[in-house]
Amino acid sequence: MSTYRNTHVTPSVRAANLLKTALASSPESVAPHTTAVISEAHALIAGEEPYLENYTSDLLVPQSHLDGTGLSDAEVRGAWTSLLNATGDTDWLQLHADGKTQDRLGSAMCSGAYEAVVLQNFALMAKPARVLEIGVFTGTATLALALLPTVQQIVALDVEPYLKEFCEPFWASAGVSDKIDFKIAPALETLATMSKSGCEPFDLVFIDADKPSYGAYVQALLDLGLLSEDGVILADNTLYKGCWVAPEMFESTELELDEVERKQLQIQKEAMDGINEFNAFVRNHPELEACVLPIRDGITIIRRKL
Ligand SMILES: C[S@@+](CC[C@H](N)C(=O)[O-])C[C@H]1O[C@@H](n2cnc3c(N)ncnc32)[C@H](O)[C@@H]1O
Repeated sequence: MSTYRNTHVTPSVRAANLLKTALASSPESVAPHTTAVISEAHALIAGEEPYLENYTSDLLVPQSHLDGTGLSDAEVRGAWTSLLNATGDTDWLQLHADGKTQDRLGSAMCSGAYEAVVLQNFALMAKPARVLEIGVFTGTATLALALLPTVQQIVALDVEPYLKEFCEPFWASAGVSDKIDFKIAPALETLATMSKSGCEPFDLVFIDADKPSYGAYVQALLDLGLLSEDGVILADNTLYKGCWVAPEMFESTELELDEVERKQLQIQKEAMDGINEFNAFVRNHPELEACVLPIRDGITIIRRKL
């Protein structure tokens, strides 16, 4: 049983929080009908993600993986649950304070159990042999994709050296280490290095790193010949917290924020702007087709024009 709880903010989580605030603060003078309407809207929006999660299967653990590794289904699921729990239980702020991570990471960065199954289903349709993940964090998506029978290799890119130490024991317990090549450096540098060394192109790419660089990642994949002819790119967080409606706090100069909070808000604002720019970039790209899906914080499927 996983104790991990997703703490991410998606457009629907943000909307649910706003409606909750409206309910809590609605004065006596508001007509009961209006309160009932807000209450129903809140129940709809707040209940959607739990409903989706309830009726989506658990992690897909193919029999072929068990046969190939000699592990039992319970052992693989045990490794998966331990990874999710460790992601949620780790004191990421303390690790940053201790100098173990360069940036402030947090469990909300994890794409989580539901999205892992979504990604597995996309991959079962695309049948990729070579997968690239840009932005790994605790490697849950990496593990989920590595379990699939067509996947021969996942090249996983992140900037944080500590994450290698964190992820690898869980990948080993799940029997997927042999398929994963974890490279630590800024992703654009690694892409250039891989291209120079004659790296084979990838069939499936999952982009989930720093949001302002998404466009540069897609263009680099095309320019460096790292996307196979029928390759599919999945870009995560393309509805970033409802990026089409900037919260007022991002604009306000009156909030009393300490330096760290101010920096975090600035990062979020840059991410929102970056995602808005990225969505326009892909939609207007002469070589690409895009399909934005409202899954969790948004996933865009990108492929070459037919
Ligand atoms: C949202 S998390 C990735 C989540 C992960 N894909 C998952 O499915 O749970 C973003 C990650 O991108 C990494 N990152 C940020 N900037 C990067 C860069 N320039 N190059 C490579 N990784 C980067 C961060 O260290 C962080 O681990």
